[in-house]
Amino acid sequence: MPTSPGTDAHADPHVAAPRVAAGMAWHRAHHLAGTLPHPLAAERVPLDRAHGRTLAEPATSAALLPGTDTAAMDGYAISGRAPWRVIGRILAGQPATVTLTAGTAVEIATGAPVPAGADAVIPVERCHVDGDTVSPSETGPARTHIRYAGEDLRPGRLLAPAGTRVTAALTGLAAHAGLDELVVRRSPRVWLTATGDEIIGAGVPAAGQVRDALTPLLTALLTGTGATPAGAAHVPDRAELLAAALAGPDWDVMAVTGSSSVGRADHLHRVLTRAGARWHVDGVACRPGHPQALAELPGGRWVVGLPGNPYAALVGAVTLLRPLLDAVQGRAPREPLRLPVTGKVEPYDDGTRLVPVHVTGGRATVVPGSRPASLLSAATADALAVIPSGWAQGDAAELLPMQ
Ligand SMILES: Nc1nc2c(c(=O)[nH]1)N[C@H]1C(S)=C(S)[C@@H](COP(=O)(O)OP(=O)(O)OC[C@H]3O[C@@H](n4cnc5c(N)ncnc54)[C@H](O)[C@@H]3O)O[C@H]1N2
Ligand code: MOO
Repeated sequence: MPTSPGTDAHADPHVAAPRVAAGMAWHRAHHLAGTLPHPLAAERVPLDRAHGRTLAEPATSAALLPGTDTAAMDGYAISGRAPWRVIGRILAGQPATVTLTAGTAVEIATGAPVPAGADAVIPVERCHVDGDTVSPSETGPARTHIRYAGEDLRPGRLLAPAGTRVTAALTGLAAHAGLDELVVRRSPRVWLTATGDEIIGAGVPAAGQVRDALTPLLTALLTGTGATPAGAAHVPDRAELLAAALAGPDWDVMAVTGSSSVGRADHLHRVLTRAGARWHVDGVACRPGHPQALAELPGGRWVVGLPGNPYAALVGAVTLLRPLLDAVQGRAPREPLRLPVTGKVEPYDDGTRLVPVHVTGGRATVVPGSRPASLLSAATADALAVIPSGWAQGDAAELLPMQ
């Protein structure tokens, strides 16, 4: 539950310390972000724009597949007992105009329609051909090598249920099944606001400057969920500038970095509270990434507050932002992978620690040296392991994949 919803606790940031000391249990915060938001509206899009989006309605086949009995091998469609007299040839795309009677065959290509009267297709490498007569050169398994009409799909057959992310394979299947469009959730437009007087957007920072690591990190992470970057801004540490950014149009979700703690320059809480935000998460009992927040503005827009320390921000992004973006796209929370974890970890007695891990051979190994302000260890990690307070060496832990 919110710990500081619109109270005076944020009037002076330096009296807000209790919020920082406690914090919601990591699993609860993660669960809320993935289940509270309503999905965005549905829209019908052409197949070439559907990849990565999420089905708002079940996708069902429009086609019978195959549309007719079809040869599964290059060879001869035969009728009755051998030998067979070859009376024609059918290639893919041509109609099967002949009817086979016992003792006859047609040369046939994979994908061509099998003529009426055919019992089987014999692969060419199992045939002996002598002039216009064909006979089996060897006995193979008793298979007809015919794909029967409708054996793959029939009109109305479910291809994938609502809530499915459209993969490359589903895009291909939808096309194969005769669909030109899919009904998907609108892609959330995500605005990124990086706060901090010290932040610069390009080049090598001078003394006192810090290169913005988080706008590129979050852009990559959000596009990976199917969300759309709506824009990004560097906002100096002034409450009115942050308020103006929040008032901007054309976004569904905003991630604000570097304004989440209790310093004099950390304005996010006061600005959001003044804007009438409802706090769902306000501090999470995890290390790093404790000062993260999830708030809902009137009208249903969502704001995720992330710490400025880059690894802590990554932790917050996979804890709150990624599940939120899944949820607004109508996807159920991801099923966590659990694997045994080994390596140097100092469990956090009062909550959860998140550590970068490499995953190989069914085990996760801690990437050493992770620190809240550095992405160096996380950069090559496959996942973040969610380490509970009572964790012991080799215990299984949930893994949050980096992809
Ligand atoms: N008195 C307390 N101070 C702090 C606490 C606390 O509980 N009590 N928590 C600490 C923790 S934990 C974190 S994390 C940080 C979070 O602070 P903010 O989210 O307000 O972020 P800043 O103070 O602005 O910046 C922290 C750090 O990160 C650098 N930064 C900021 N933005 C970026 C960016 N886009 N790319 C790269 N680096 C960035 C910034 O320069 C600072 O070095 O608060 C602690 N303090
Ligand atoms: O979120 Mo902070 O130190 O835990 O980086």
